[in-house]
Amino acid sequence: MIEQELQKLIQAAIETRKQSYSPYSNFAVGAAVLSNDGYIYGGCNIENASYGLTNCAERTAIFNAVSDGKRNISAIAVVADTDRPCSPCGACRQVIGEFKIPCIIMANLKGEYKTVTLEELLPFSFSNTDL
Ligand SMILES: O=c1ccn([C@H]2C[C@H](O)[C@@H](CO)O2)c(=O)[nH]1
Ligand SMILES: [Zn+2]
Repeated sequence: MIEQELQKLIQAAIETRKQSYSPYSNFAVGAAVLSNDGYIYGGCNIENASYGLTNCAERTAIFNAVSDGKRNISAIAVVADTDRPCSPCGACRQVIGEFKIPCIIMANLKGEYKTVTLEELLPFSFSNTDL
């Protein structure tokens, strides 16, 4: 992925982070996915008084893309105000795996980022090919 494209995706995640609904944790997260035909879909974390119903930013972004008919996703970026680049939780990793998103960009507001492959993010994954 070229640097310019990667920075654009991180910027989209930073923008969508502003929509975060996180009154319980006060931890705002933004994500953005790039579809193979060049569209960007954002997502933020959306919390609930029943804490377990919270939807992470990564899953919101992926579900936004899939709801618009875009299942073929080339990359996902996730951003939070963290010391090290923000890393997707286990539930989100499984959803990232479902759609075989090959490139995962973890970033923070300091401008630091780290890119990993799906294989690095979710080794020994449970896959629908095992069903
Ligand atoms: O990668 C992450 C990690 C956490 N969260 C959300 C879930 C919850 O709303 C808050 C604190 O865990 O951050 C995300 O959206 N993505
Ligand atoms: Zn998550």
